[in-house]
Amino acid sequence: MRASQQDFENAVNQVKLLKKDPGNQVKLQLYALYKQATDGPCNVSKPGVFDLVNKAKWEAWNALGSLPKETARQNYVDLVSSLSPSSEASNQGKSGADVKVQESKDIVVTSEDGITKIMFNRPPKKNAITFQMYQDIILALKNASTDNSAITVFTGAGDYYCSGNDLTNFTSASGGMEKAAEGGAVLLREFVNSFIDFPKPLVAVVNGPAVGISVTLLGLFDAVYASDKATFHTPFSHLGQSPEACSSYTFPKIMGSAKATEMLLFGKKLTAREACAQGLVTEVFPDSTFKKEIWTRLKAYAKLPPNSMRISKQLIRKNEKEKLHAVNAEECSTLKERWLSEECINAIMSFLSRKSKL
Ligand SMILES: CCCCCC/C=C/C(=O)SCCNC(=O)CCNC(=O)[C@H](O)C(C)(C)COP(=O)(O)OP(=O)(O)OC[C@H]1O[C@@H](n2cnc3c(N)ncnc32)[C@H](O)[C@@H]1OP(=O)(O)O
Repeated sequence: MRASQQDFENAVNQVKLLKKDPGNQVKLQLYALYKQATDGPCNVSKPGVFDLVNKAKWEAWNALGSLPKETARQNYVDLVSSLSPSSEASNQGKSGADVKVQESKDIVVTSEDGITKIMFNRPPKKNAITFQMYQDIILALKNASTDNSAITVFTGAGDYYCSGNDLTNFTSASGGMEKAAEGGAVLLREFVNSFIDFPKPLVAVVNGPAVGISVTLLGLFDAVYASDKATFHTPFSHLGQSPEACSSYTFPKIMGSAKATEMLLFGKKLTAREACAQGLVTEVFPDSTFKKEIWTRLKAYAKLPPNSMRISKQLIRKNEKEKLHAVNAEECSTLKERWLSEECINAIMSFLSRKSKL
């Protein structure tokens, strides 16, 4: 049932009665959802770099993009209800109950046992990523980088991990393909940057098939665990596109250029075991025990000293950062051109008219 205006007003009052400070990230999220629910999308100018508090508030609000007012109202009510004393008590009573910290329409973020979980949650569309979901993930990573969790995990709801970029992103955007390609390239660059710069251990729990950008991003993760039902597919040439998420650099480094070519140019789909043999996947588990085994293991990892893990990650990654940012910038400007090419437009139209599937 959708939250009514009265539910929303009750939630606004409930926030004032909270006994425990929910922390800055949650307060920012509450602010952003409140503004979106009452004023709609952010259209005020961005505060200056030195106005730190207002800049953070503006960024949280702006990250909600065109989220409808009703959805923002619902998310606000849900967030407040997850913070209220009664739900605090019930969460503490139930071992393993996730505490919801951000819920956008198709991305669910929960935090429990030292783990922040970011879940693609659009099973009817195989978790294809919309423009709004890119923005929600940027915000979720920003929040997760400073929350009190030790590690951050991505996974998918339903049978797919993720079917990659939503192929209607460009065709349904208002203002035409050119404007959408321009905006898409800016958004993609910021999205990938938030993975490159993420300071804590980043883990993928790949529960099923992964396609496109959900595969290429894995080169920026610190560990990738897969069910034996997962597959890894990057059909960029079939789509008239080119690689993104720094995979033109990370994949040859991880698996050698010959194997990277098979994936990124020829669109060879790998099984989980093949991806593990190529070094893209850390470990493969039988699907029947996958979830149980992996969450037990991750909960144990999340108890390790968080600062030590962060510092070790920084040592491993810091020499590559500048290079990765440069690769990301180049891939995005190449893709912007590709999206306007006849090859790409034909491939997308062909998928949408049901003439082709991967
Ligand atoms: C800021 C922009 C950044 C862009 C970055 C660049 C990123 C590039 C990529 O990610 S390229 C990869 C793009 N993905 C695809 O090409 C996958 C397309 N989908 C498929 O080929 C198939 O749907 C499938 C193999 C994933 C699953 O097949 P099947 O099991 O037979 O299911 P359906 O095809 O019936 O799918 C169910 C439902 O989901 C819709 N859907 C699936 N994937 C996408 C998608 N990527 N975009 C949009 N919609 C998708 C599909 O249309 C069906 O919808 P319907 O039930 O018909 O309404």
